[in-house]
Amino acid sequence: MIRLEHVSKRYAGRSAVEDLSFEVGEGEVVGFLGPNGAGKTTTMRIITGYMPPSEGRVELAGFDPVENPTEVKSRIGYLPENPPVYPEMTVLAYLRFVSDLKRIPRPQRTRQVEQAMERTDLGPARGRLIGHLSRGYRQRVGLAQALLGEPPVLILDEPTVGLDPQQIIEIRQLIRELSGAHTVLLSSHVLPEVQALCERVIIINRGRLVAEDRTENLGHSVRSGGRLELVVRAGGAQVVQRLQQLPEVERVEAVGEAASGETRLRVDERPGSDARPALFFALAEAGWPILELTRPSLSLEEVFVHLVTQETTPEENAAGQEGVSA
Ligand SMILES: Nc1ncnc2c1ncn2[C@@H]1O[C@H](COP(=O)(O)OP(=O)(O)OP(=O)(O)O)[C@@H](O)[C@H]1O
Repeated sequence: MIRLEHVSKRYAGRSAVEDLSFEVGEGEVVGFLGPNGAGKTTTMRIITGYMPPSEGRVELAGFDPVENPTEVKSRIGYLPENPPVYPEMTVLAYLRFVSDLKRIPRPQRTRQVEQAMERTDLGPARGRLIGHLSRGYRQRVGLAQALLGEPPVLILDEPTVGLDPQQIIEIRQLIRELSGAHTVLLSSHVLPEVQALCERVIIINRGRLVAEDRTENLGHSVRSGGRLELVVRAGGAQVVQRLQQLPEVERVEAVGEAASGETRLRVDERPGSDARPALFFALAEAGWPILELTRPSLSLEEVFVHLVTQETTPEENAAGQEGVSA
């Protein structure tokens, strides 16, 4: 549904997006993640046809936003980071105004405006001035205008930024409800939001793609040497000493007592090796049964920090991390 091929964007010679390629399939809900200034808004503006790329090609439902802006705009509902507000307009007047801009035929206009208000729970606020609405309600208005024209694709730029916790829950619920019928690309630097809403995640940093995977797989894919957690029926000191001698093992740490006489261990493997067979044989030989053996995956937040810190200098990194919220 959305395809980017080697897209780059430069502002006055400075690169904001660099050789970015990815695809979003029909019906997918994809999180677009990156620290502040990574290039998320720029990429979304290029996809929606609000600005052309400096290089590369975008396709949306088979149309190029530069060559066929009208075809593309009619298929996209865009919630910009700062939706334009018309404080002096009522909700209803504003949505009618947007329907005109989107050239929705008159006979469908009333139905579509009513439906957009219903889906975003704006009915009771229809006659209120936008300037008098809370930020959460204004965000609903932004979503409602994105839904007008019944576009198959929704591009949502930081949809919950600046909202209070209750409003965040409501907007997320709304996005969840909308996601069934739409292809959604949602940018965020709020990791739990992406985890809660998106089946796949694309992570960019400094305008470049740094990771792309199903949300639940990202934790497995980034660690070079793996980590294992074990519970062994043995005393901590002896077992640590024995396992530390294995060539596949980089580091062993006793992290607690699971029960009396049982030790919980964290084992870091040497990069590129799988220490599980060696652990099994060494512990069996010593007569220490393994009661549990797991390979915990990293949280999305750990993955994000790992990827972003790998790519940036310490000073840039300190600045970039301000954008990460748990
Ligand atoms: N109109 C512009 N003119 C010049 N530079 C710009 C312009 N818009 C964005 N940039 C720069 O391009 C880079 C990417 O910005 P962009 O807004 O796309 O990032 P972002 O990931 O959306 O960040 P944020 O989460 O802070 O919105 C940044 O370095 C930014 O300063």
